[in-house]
Amino acid sequence: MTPALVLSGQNRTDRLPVSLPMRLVRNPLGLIAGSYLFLLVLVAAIGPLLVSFGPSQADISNVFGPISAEHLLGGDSAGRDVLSRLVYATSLSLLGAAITVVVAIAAGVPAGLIAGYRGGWFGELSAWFAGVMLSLPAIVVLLAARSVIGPSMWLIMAIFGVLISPSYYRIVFTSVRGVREELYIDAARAAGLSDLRIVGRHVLSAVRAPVILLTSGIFGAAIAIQAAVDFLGLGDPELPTWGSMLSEGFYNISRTPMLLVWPAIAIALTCVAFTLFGTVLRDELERTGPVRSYGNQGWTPPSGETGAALTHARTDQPTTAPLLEVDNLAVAYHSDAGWRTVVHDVSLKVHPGEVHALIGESGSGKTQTAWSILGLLPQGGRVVSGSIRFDGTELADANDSVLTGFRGRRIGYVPQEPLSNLDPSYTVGHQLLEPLRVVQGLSREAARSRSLDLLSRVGIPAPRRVFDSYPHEISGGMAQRVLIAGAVSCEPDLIIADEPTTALDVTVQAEILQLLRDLQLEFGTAMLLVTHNFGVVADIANTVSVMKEGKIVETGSVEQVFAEPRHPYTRDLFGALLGDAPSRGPLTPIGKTAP
Ligand SMILES: Nc1ncnc2c1ncn2[C@@H]1O[C@H](COP(=O)(O)OP(=O)(O)OP(=O)(O)O)[C@@H](O)[C@H]1O
Repeated sequence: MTPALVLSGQNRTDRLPVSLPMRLVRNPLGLIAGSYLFLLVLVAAIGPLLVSFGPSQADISNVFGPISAEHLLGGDSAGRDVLSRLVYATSLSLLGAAITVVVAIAAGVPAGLIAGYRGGWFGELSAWFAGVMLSLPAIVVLLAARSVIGPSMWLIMAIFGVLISPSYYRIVFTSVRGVREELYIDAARAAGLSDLRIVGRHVLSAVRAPVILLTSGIFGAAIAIQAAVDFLGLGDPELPTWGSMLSEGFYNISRTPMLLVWPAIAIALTCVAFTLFGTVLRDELERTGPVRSYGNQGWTPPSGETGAALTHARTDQPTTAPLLEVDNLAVAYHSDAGWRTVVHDVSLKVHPGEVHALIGESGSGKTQTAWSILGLLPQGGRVVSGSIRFDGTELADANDSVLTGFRGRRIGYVPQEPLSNLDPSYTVGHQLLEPLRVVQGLSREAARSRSLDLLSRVGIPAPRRVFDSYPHEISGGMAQRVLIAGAVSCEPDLIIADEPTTALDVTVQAEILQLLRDLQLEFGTAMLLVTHNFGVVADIANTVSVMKEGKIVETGSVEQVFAEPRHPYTRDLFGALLGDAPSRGPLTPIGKTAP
């Protein structure tokens, strides 16, 4: 069988992840906006050294002077060179906007981090303060400040920074709140990392993107506010800024309209460039890359154990065509250190109505195999070789819209961690309704009644109460039943269940297995079941494939593999199960004698 991807992958234009500056340059908007801003900063930095006239150097013969070789943009009402003033104004306007941004970040970001991470009295006080600040009309406060402190552009811009800092506070607060409850933050705490380190390492990355986007908008807003203050004649008359040039142009619009055009173009282009660049930068920083990319440049099959899996000759071979057929699948992750292959040479078939179990120790590649079929490999993961055919359609090199046509429609998924797979912000009912309405196009009422039926079908005793509950109000076993209800809601042909009972206690495990078995029989659904538990395999599966270090080493019917395990690794796995040794008896309570 030709591995579809090895052939098609060579012709793909997908590239490996490249550095951030390169990604920005490759993005046309990033390139245009970035080049403009680079030029602007260059003009601001070295422009004043290059122009021939000072910003206030008046020449009576150049009053409203025309464009000439000496004065490339002509002269203004006082005979000053417009180009020179524009260049000096670029430095001052950018510096003024930078002051606003620095002050706003310095005040808003740390406050948002502390309030979001720690909460407590600081959180309440700062939230109140931010609310008050946001309710103040910035321009009115600036005008009042101007009358008290005088025409200092720097102070006005710093005050504007303070006024706008609650925007940073709010956005950082919300982002930090979002990650604060994540398990990896708890794990970092449990590992003894200091709060400062956790914030620096884990939390800052979550606030990076919104802060960048906001900064680009605030830079533009600061330039506009500064221009407005100067335009109203309230700025420092000594300093040439785009706003003061705009004001002068406006007063002389009938005489020399171009005096208005130059600063207006500079302000407009700069605001647009900052916003565009911020958006592109945010997108590139957050870009997870195509979830599923087919590029395999530089990947080579791993050396080491090769050869086909030990396959038991089946006497009960299904006669129907396989629903799912995976051939020579290889999955690898790319990082700066190169490729790391986590699944290789995996071939398996799942027939309609069959339960095929993938078993192996932790890290053997079971989940990666399952996620490849769903097209849900995490960032950096790629199907680098092989083919995945579902009911005749090749999924290995399918684009996301093809995969979306199968996921949640013909292929259901039951994940490992039930509670982490339900969105805490929505009720269980909402999360069940949404796919039924969007995927199956049911009306709200029909979807509601079907959801309640499903909840009852998966053994939830009070479906209405669970329907209206939030995930934190239900137990893990209940949440797993909800997810199973969601997976079967579209009556899929195949369910991929990734260790569906691992996170549950033993009694609930048995109930969930029974439920899966019943549903599988009722709907005739095929199932690819990922597990590391032979008890689960014996309980529910028809076929089992044993995985070791990313490869299937043995495959056959459950009866065959249990009766006659051939691969030493399979025998080791069986050997690791509890044997027939007598039980140790009850534990002795501390300080008491065992009965
Ligand atoms: N995002 C990732 N980046 C790099 N390597 C990864 C990533 N996710 C998983 N791996 C690697 O892929 C290998 C297979 O992982 P996989 O999750 O498939 O194991 P598993 O057999 O399902 O184990 P478990 O039972 O613990 O879930 C592991 O060695 C793991 O380190």
